[in-house]
Amino acid sequence: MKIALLGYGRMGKTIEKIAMDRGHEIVVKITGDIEEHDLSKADVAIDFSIPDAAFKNITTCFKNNVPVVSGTTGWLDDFNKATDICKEKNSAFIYASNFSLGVNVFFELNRKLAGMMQGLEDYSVEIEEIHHTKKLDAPSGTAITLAEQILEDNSRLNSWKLEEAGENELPIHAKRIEDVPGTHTVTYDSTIDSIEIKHTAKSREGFALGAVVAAEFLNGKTGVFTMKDVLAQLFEK
Ligand SMILES: NC(=O)C1=CN([C@@H]2O[C@H](COP(=O)(O)OP(=O)(O)OC[C@H]3O[C@@H](n4cnc5c(N)ncnc54)[C@H](O)[C@@H]3O)[C@@H](O)[C@H]2O)C=CC1
Ligand SMILES: O=C(O)C1=N[C@H](C(=O)O)C[C@H](O)C1
Repeated sequence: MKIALLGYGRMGKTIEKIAMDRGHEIVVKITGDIEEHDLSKADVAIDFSIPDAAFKNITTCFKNNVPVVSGTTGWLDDFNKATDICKEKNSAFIYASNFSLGVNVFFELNRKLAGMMQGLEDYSVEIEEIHHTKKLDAPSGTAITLAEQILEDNSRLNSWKLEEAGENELPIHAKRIEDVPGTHTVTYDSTIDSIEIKHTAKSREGFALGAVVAAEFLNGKTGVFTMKDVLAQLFEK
């Protein structure tokens, strides 16, 4: 496939390497205004840019008939507007707060655990995320997804509000340490014991591989998809 990279920083460069290893070609690299670039040669765009640019980057691609894989975090207030434009233009889109296949297994574990903890009133739950000091957004997109899953699946917590102080909060602790690629921990704690699930990324390669696999999945499709759709197709094989 011919790929446009929207953002050519830590992730863009890692994606370039993995995409080329899998036989793809990078035809455009964008680090500024997307309107100054010719997207006509691209079969798909992979967006790992910055929160302020993501919506314009993604929707410009849809308007140019280029499907988009987006991993940029911190822009989701405009997510529904983006999916509306995708549908209107008959294009294809997949967004994930985390493209790592391991994290997507971790998401399933988190859902399952949240369901099992339902009704166990003695436990409080909290999330910790640790990332490198260059990260622009906090809490991480992955931590927000984990919290949303817990709130969705656990009626005891349904009245709890994300990031809101008070007795019923679901705290997300965001830590920034040197070069950490991304570590997420969900902890349920009581006076008797604690239960913890944790995912530790050892590099950015897992995120990049998942994004390239998602781009391969989008080829020839129209519609709005998630990593669940990608994994379902992978496991079918
Ligand atoms: N969903 C996932 O699996 C993952 C998501 N991320 C997210 O990806 C994003 C990028 O992360 P990094 O590569 O670490 O950041 P980075 O800061 O290394 O790279 C961002 C790039 O965007 C470029 N940029 C600035 N303005 C732009 C514009 N208007 N259009 C296109 N590009 C522009 C910058 O020049 C830079 O090359 C962040 O939002 C991060 O949270 C990061 C890792 C995994
Ligand atoms: O900015 C990063 O680096 C990462 N961002 C994503 C997030 O916000 O969850 C995913 C990953 O943890 C790395």
